[in-house]
Amino acid sequence: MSVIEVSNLHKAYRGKVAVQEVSFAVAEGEIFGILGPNGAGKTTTVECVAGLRVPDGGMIRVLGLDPRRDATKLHTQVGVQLQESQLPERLKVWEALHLYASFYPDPLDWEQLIVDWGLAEKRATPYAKLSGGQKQRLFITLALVGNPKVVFLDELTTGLDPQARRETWELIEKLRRTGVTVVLVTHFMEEAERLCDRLAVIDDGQVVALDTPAGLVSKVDNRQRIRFRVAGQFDERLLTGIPEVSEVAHEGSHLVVTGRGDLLYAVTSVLARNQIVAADLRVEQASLDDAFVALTGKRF
Ligand SMILES: Nc1ncnc2c1ncn2[C@@H]1O[C@H](COP(=O)(O)OP(=O)(O)OP(=O)(O)O)[C@@H](O)[C@H]1O
Repeated sequence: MSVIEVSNLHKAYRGKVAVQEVSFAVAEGEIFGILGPNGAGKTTTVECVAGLRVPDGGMIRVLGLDPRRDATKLHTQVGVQLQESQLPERLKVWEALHLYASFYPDPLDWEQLIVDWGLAEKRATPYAKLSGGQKQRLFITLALVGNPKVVFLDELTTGLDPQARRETWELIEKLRRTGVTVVLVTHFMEEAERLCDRLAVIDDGQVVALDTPAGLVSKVDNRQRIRFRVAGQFDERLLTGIPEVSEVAHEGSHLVVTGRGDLLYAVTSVLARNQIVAADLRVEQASLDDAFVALTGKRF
C-alpha cells in the first residue's frame, strides 16, 4: 500500500521553477530517500508533501488525504523535522516534549522518548545548551511525539560531526523497526546508501532516477575490479580465460582484474588452484557516488 503518492508536482518561486513533474510513491514502513545537491528542490518537494507549502500543480496524497484540503486531519498523523529548526533558547528538553505532546490527541509517552533517544541526562537542559547532535535528537523526538504514521526528516545530519552522524543513523534504524514510514531528505550518499530502502534522485527540480541504492548503482555500472599483488612471474592467461573476466591490466606492482558476475570467486579459485598467493587483495565496485555523477553529471 502506498502511504504517499505524488504525481506531477510543480512549484515555482516568483517565476523560477524549483520543482517540475516530480512523481513518486512511498510504501508503508519504507525509508524513502530524497537525494540531490543543494538547490535541487528537495525541501520544496517535502514541504509540499507535508502540507507546509502550496504547490502550483500536481497531485499529492498522504495516507489517502490531500495535505491542503485535509490539513487538520493529516496534522495528527505526520511528524516533521525541518532543516534549520529552532526552539526558544531557554526551553528545556522535557518542556519542549511536554508542550509538543499536548498538540496531539494520542501522543507517545514523551518521558519514554527522552530515554529511548538518549536524552535522559539532558532532560532539564535548555535548548541553547545542547550540542548539535542532541538538538537533532530532540527534533526527531518532537517529530515522533504525536505518534505519527509518517515522518519527514530534512537534512537530519547536516552540520553534525561524523560520530554524531553515525549515532543518528543508528537511531533512524531503530525508528525503522517501529514500522513508521520515513521520508529522509539528504545530500549525503553514505547516509542514503545505509538507511534508505529506495531513493529518488532529484536534480534541477526533476526526478532523474528512482530505485533502491543497489539498483541505482547497478544501472550505472555493474563491473567489478579486483586489485592484488603477486610475487614473481604471473601468467595472465590463467585469468583471461575465465568467462567472468573481461580485462587484466598492470598498475605498478598490482594486477587489476575487471569483470562481472561472481568475479571474486572465479579469480580466487584459479589463484588457489595454482598455489598463487595474492597480497593486498581489494574488491572495488561502483558506489552510489559514481551513480549520482553518472545520473546528474555533478559531484557533491
Ligand atoms: N522561499 C523561496 N523563495 C524563492 N526561492 C526559493 C525559496 N525556497 C527555495 N527556493 C529556490 O528553489 C530552488 C529549490 O530549493 P530547495 O530548498 O527546495 O532545494 P534543496 O534541494 O532542498 O536544497 P538544499 O539542499 O540547499 O536545502 C532553489 O533554487 C532555491 O533557491
